[in-house]
Amino acid sequence: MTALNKSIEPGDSPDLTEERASGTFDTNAMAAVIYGSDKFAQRRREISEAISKIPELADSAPLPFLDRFGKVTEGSRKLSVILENIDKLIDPSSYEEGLHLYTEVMGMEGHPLALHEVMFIPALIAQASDEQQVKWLGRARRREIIGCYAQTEMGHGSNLRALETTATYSPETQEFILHSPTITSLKWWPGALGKSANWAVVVANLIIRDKNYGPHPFMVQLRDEDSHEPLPGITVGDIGPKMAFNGGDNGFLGFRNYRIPREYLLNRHAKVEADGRYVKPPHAKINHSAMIRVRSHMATGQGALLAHALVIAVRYSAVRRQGYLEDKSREVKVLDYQTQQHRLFPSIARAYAFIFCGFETIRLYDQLLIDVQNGNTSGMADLHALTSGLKSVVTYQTGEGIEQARMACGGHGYSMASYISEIYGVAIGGCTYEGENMVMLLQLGRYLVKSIEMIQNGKSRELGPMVAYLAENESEIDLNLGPNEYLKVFEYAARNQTWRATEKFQKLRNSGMSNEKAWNQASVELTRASRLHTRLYIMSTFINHVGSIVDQKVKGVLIDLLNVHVTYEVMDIGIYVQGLLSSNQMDLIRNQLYVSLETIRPNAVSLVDSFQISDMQLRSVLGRRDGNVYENLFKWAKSSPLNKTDVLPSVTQYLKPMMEKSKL
Ligand SMILES: CCCCCCCCCCCCCCCCCCC/C=C/C(=O)SCCNC(=O)CCNC(=O)[C@H](O)C(C)(C)COP(=O)(O)OP(=O)(O)OC[C@H]1O[C@@H](n2cnc3c(N)ncnc32)[C@H](O)[C@@H]1OP(=O)(O)O
Ligand SMILES: Cc1cc2nc3c(=O)[nH]c(=O)nc-3n(C[C@H](O)[C@H](O)[C@H](O)COP(=O)(O)OP(=O)(O)OC[C@H]3O[C@@H](n4cnc5c(N)ncnc54)[C@H](O)[C@@H]3O)c2cc1C
Repeated sequence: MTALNKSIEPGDSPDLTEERASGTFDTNAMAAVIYGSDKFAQRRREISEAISKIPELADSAPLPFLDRFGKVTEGSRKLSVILENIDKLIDPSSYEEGLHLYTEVMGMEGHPLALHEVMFIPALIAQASDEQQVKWLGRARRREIIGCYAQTEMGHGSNLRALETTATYSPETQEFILHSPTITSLKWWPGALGKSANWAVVVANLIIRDKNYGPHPFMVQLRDEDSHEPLPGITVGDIGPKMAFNGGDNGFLGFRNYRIPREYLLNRHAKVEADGRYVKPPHAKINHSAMIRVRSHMATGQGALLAHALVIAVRYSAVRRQGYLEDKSREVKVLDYQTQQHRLFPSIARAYAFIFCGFETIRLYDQLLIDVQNGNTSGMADLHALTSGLKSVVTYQTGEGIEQARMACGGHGYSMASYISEIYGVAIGGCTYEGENMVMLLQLGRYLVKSIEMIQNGKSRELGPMVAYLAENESEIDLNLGPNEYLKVFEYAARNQTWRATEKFQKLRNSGMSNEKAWNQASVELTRASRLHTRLYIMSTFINHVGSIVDQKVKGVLIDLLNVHVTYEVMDIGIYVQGLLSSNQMDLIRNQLYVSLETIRPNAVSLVDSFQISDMQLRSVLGRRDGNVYENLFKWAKSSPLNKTDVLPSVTQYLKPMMEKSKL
């Protein structure tokens, strides 16, 4: 059995051994559910095992002790070792295996190929014509070139229509002339742009004979492929340190009348003919597809980040002893406190829920990609609305959950030895990238308002399945509550809030206010509706997924976890269900939540073990699989560069003279 299994190994902390012994299910079977199949869960374990046999793949020092330069260099060093050994480690054609390899070895602090894999290649797949794919996709996949996705500008991110970078077509030379007219038009933020990428998918306004056709994607060479020097007409560099992702080189980019051939407009959907005639795409927003793809993957990605923090906090809470319950002869594991359980267990449920929900959105995206390639764009608006809400809710709740996990680790949670602050920094980046959360909630808000307008216009039958509940009416709930009754409570809350917000908007508009002003004045209420609608979707996919599980022991514990989820979520939205549930009913639900926390307690460590995140990947002293926290915390502190000498130069140079002077 591998070190990742539920198995108990000599030298493990007895506290964690006791926890693993109390688990009621096989963590390998649960991992198969989490990772979609037993085969892939097994492959992950094999890949981790193979990685552990190549010492050069290990971090050369704990990452928190490296400065920015050291982190960027370390990322490139490990990448070169990965690529030397790639055939021994993974099936290079498998995206999932690649993702696991990268996550384990490179960590989450960013590296030169992250955006190449996550956005550059997918943008080429979705937006380059067959001919263009022959030219560039193979080169990108073989990593002969490194790419990034350059859309955001210093002055413009959320509002794509205001981008300033232009790509003006010159029929005489059959070229596009890329230009950055102002400081605010500098591309700003793209990952890997600063120092690593030599090519980019650049989003710029297409101008033909003074007419602006809006943002379009262009394939642009930034650096010489031999010298890696920026090409003439290109200004490029790193934007400096960030809250996290400091192993990555997010960059800036400016163009001075930089020419590219006409064939470099990514033209699977929109084209410019030699004489300057514009051929429209089948859907106005088809150029947004790279963003939709990342948003579709964010629920699983964020679920995984939340899982990292919970593995650390739950394992640590099982070895950390502080204070007493009934037995005064030995301090109690902090995991036995109800407050600790209330802080952590609902987040475990959310991590599982996000991962399961993510499976569904990835499936919907993959289907949409096929449909669009076949000329059917009818599903785009639905998926745009769904993923806009989902990325916003999961990133926010993941951030909340990770921060609670940090606090649950007390003082040691604040140390970088826990690694939780790094996970937090990475996760909350997601609240901003791929569309700032409020902006995206309002995108879903538009969709919900339109759905209500359809009901008002007698077109309820035309509503899609995800919004059909808006036309229903629920006024009573049976309090023999099972998950499906909780779903009805959530439907009530989302429906009520969506109607209220829409009616507020309509009332303001009907009072003579402009559409924009009325929208703005209703926008907080609209974002509330979007969140409730999205949380309803997450809950319903969680319930459906658990319903489909075959292994009865695994299913049993997931039903317990689902009970934590539904009771916690309903308590959390209490204010929206006051018209439906009496205070007695709310008390009943609250008590059910406390009971489900106790029910899940014996399985808490096994539930986080099931994520099968290796020690290498976790990079946390507090979250070690063996639970031997204290001796390793001391070792970690001793490895601090500050402890290389007993007397620091800063002491000799400044503090000693100060103390000497004070003695006189
Ligand atoms: C060996 C193998 C190895 C493989 C392994 C690989 C492993 C690699 C591992 C690495 C892991 C590391 C992970 C690192 C992750 C970090 C990634 C971060 C990357 C970040 C990238 C970015 O942030 S890119 C930039 C993103 N920017 C945005 O998101 C901008 C947000 N704004 C918008 O999207 C838009 O402006 C808008 C949606 C807010 C509005 O649209 P628009 O500007 O067009 O406005 P309009 O008013 O004109 O249109 C509104 C109208 O259009 C509808 N609409 C909008 N978008 C869509 C759409 N996509 N589909 C359908 N419809 C759309 C909208 O609803 C409106 O409709 P109405 O009918 O009018 O209501
Ligand atoms: C870690 C990270 C990685 C990134 N990677 C990339 C990348 O690879 N490529 C790339 O192109 N970009 C990238 N970005 C940029 C990112 O996509 C943008 O920062 C993001 O889209 C938000 O845009 P903004 O910065 O302009 O925020 P702003 O729009 O300026 O947001 C500021 C505030 O204004 C509010 N606001 C804005 N518009 C509205 C509105 N219409 N209604 C109500 N409120 C509004 C927002 O809610 C927010 O509170 C990255 C960003 C980060 C943090």
